[in-house]
Amino acid sequence: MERLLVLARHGQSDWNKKNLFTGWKDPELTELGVEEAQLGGRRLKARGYQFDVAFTSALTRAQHTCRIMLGELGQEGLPTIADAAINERDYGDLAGLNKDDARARWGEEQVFLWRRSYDVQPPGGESLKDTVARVLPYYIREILPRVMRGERVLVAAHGNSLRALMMVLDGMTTEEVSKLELPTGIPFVYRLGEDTRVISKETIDQ
Ligand SMILES: O=C(O)[C@@H](CO)OP(=O)(O)O
Repeated sequence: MERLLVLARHGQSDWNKKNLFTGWKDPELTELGVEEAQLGGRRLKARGYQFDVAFTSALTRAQHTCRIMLGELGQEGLPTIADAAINERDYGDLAGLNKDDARARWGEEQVFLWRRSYDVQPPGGESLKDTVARVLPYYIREILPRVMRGERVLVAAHGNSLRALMMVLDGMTTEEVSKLELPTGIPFVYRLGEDTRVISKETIDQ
């Protein structure tokens, strides 16, 4: 039996383009972001992928990406579950600030720790560790059982909520995950074994 899980970060958002910390704020996709989502969907379609259910976050950019990808796959009406459990990491007080301005104000190293360390929380926000603690139980409770039943699952979510999930799926160390950068709109195809572990991972970038 096939156990298929496809993870995709949303296409470029307006605040990605403007270089602003976004977190739980809710900007739309840019024109480029729409095109990235279309391309991701088309590439999945070209490889013959189809899905039984989709998961997305409570945020517009991920939901829109999900809809666009399903449209390209000819699966517009697919049952889609939207849940804040897979929202972006909450950036707290940094949300809305420019990332270069933040580096000028607090220094390169501090901003790196807020953005890419495992357990340093941005002021008033979530560390990646906190994000793992939010995303992983949802994955285990809602997503994994469907994959294990043979449902083909698409997840359209966010840079850090997916880094949190991939850290666990790929068995990365905190050091390794600090270097993981997820491209926008690119699907990652996972196949799981009977024991729920990852058998293979493929990046669909062409
Ligand atoms: O601003 C954000 O919410 C995220 C993703 O765009 O940024 P970062 O690259 O710092 O994790």
